Amino acid sequence: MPKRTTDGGSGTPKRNRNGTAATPASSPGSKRTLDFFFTNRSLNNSPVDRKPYQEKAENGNEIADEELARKLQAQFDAEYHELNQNNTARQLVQDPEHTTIFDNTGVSNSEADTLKISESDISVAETVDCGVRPPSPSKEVALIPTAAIYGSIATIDFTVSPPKFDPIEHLTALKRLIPAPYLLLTHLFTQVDATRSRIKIINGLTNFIRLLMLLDKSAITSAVWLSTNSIGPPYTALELGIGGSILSKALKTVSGISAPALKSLYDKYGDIGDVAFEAKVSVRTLVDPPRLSIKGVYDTLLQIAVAKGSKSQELKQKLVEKLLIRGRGEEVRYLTRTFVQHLRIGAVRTTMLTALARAFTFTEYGPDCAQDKLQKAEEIVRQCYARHPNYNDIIAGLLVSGVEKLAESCPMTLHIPILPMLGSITKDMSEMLVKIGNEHTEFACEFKYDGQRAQIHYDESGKISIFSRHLDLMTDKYPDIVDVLQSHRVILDSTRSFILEGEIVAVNEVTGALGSFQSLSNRGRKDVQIASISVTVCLFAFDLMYLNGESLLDVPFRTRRELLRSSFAPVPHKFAFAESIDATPLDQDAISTFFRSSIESKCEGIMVKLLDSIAATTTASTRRTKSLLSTYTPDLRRESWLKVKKDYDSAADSLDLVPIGGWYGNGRKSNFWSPVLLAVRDPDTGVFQAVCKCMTGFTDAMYKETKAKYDEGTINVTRLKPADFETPLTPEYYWVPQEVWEIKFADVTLSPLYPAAQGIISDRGLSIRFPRFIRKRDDKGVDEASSPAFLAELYQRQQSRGAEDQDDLYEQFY
Ligand SMILES: Nc1ncnc2c1ncn2[C@@H]1O[C@H](COP(=O)(O)OP(=O)(O)OP(=O)(O)O)[C@@H](O)[C@H]1O
Repeated sequence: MPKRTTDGGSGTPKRNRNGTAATPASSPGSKRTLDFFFTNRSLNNSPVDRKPYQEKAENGNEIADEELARKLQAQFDAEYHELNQNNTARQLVQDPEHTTIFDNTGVSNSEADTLKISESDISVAETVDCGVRPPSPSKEVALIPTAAIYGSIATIDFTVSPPKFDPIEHLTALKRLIPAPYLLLTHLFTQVDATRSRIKIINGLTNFIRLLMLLDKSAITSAVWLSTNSIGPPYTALELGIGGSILSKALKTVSGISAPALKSLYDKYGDIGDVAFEAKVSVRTLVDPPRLSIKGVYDTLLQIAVAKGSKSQELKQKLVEKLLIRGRGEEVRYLTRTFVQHLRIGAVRTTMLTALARAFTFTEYGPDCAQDKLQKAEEIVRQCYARHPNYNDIIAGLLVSGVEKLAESCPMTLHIPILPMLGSITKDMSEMLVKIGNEHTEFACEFKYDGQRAQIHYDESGKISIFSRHLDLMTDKYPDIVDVLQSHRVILDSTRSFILEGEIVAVNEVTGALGSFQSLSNRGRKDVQIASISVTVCLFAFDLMYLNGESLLDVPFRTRRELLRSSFAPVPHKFAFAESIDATPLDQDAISTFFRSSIESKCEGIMVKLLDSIAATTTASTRRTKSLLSTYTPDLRRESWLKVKKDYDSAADSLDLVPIGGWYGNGRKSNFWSPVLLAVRDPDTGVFQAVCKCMTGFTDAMYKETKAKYDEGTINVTRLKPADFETPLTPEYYWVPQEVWEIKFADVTLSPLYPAAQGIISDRGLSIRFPRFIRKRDDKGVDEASSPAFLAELYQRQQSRGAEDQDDLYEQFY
């Protein structure tokens, strides 16, 4: 690659009359480069002692400059490399975005000397192919990443098994690339994108993190957020808010493409990332813009997310343009998919947590470490996430203490929601009695309220945070709950801090009669003012996970409930403990009566909760031996929490499905989407598997809302099937997955057509008959949609119910 020089500020290559790069008669360049090298801010905190090098440099004369520079640099590099292998040095090498060091053979470059290099300077500098060592007789002593170093990224195979991946070897090739370049991450994305193998995806992420741990630890968190298609934990409510209009304007500006050409590219490719790639690929710039770094991209996304106010749309567009201008090739594709939050590279939460656990374990114990060590590490990291779902803190904890002490370095923390414990379904009362243990097992039956689950945090300063089941912060939605808690009528004096869980339910303020879920959903969502509240609510507390500085997660439910009852005082129609009775399987009459009273009170049924852990018990009917824990297990669906719903005796449970496509309706519905293609989501791969078409249960308002959201020409729809969709049917448009719908149905059937849960029950997939839309599940994200395994479980449960029940079912529906 030809060398280019710059005049130090303008970015214009300086050339002599022959058109070749100018070389000055004298050679102060190397000397200045050395001075610069040794006064570089990024070296100030270096663990490598610069003094000996500096002294030698100062003793050098003009003539020996170049050789001296080379020698010193080589020594310095060797020392740096050794340190880097020990994970200690990471700021020594120049940052191509801020502190690129280059010298232009004596051309005045005062900006460079003060480290304030303009973007245009860097652009030119980065295209200088001066290599790690400058070729003689040039005076350039450049510490610039070369094209060759960037080129070496393409040779890395991240998806090989960890013992076959040597991060040191790659580090050697990449040593000048700090901060870690975005190209490295997009190279990983292309590799994991190209496979459906979960093992390869995990290997890819694991090896990538291993490499970053040596190359640039500060980029790990950014890389993890970018890979998981998010920019922060759900409770921070950080959203990019890059709509179709911002994106298409930015693409037009950056690529010069016309609106019709953009549309025809979209029609051709169907994926906005592919469109952007194609639009940008032919763009040639006189001067290559500076390369993107992983952290730089993430930080810019944060700026986009926090942009507020009247000018925010313009600012967002500018920032999007900035990234797109600097992106090259595959970077543009993945940047754009990131803008629309549809990266779909299979780096789902469980995969990412596994990769983090493995990367840190391999780095500590070597890539051949024992399998049980890995499994234990995975368990620790998963548990940590369930108690503290924030990658920033988890990665900081891992870096500080390693995996084994992660629970201490990243503990459960007030005002950071824990993932909710989940209940297992039962088909009816008798199945519940079998599942819960033997005839002596004591359990609590509680009303299963039909409202919104809430996790409430309270600290010693009196601060209150209320989180939804989906971990969204919704304190603003319930100022009346905050008010009743802060009035000190509910929280007893001895209660200084807590995390409690309960269901917020609409109630009649005067009688206390429970209202429906529908009436609760009529409340405002944000910044609700107490004076304007028309739907009054009561909080029915049912669990306590933290009290006065102590976690209660490992405490049995009986004790947690005692502590709950002794730490708070009920206030009529505002704060109550969940209605409950204690029972054993011998109290069937009492349980049935309680169940009926729950239905009469407009509840969905009952929750049955084990009071004390059972070491190992043999259930009477199945003769199965099992142990059951009555501790609070975040994010786990355990049989110590059982749901018995009123519908179970008559019809199947509902599914939480993701709408992934739509066809144009007929007649009255011709302007709307009907039917809609629905899918379950595989939590291990992030793939959406089609399960049925649904055209029943929608209100006119819902038709309108759906049409507006998934309108043609928006980035929410695409003609081409996204890679993470499995569907044999081709809807008019595929929809970008972004919401969850609760769907009722008559029964689950084996399907020769649909791929959902294929391979779990048989080599055929499963579908549902007579699907009916019930409601949108705003409290669930797509990653909490029903899984293929859950669908298969429903099928099996239904099979065991017997054929005669099926006839009843159809009658109920028709
Ligand atoms: N007493 C109670 N104990 C626990 N949960 C309760 C109680 N009363 C109401 N609930 C609600 O019941 C929900 C669990 O049942 P359900 O299957 O209806 O909800 P889901 O959100 O679809 O399922 P899941 O939460 O299990 O994924 C809880 O998330 C909670 O909101």
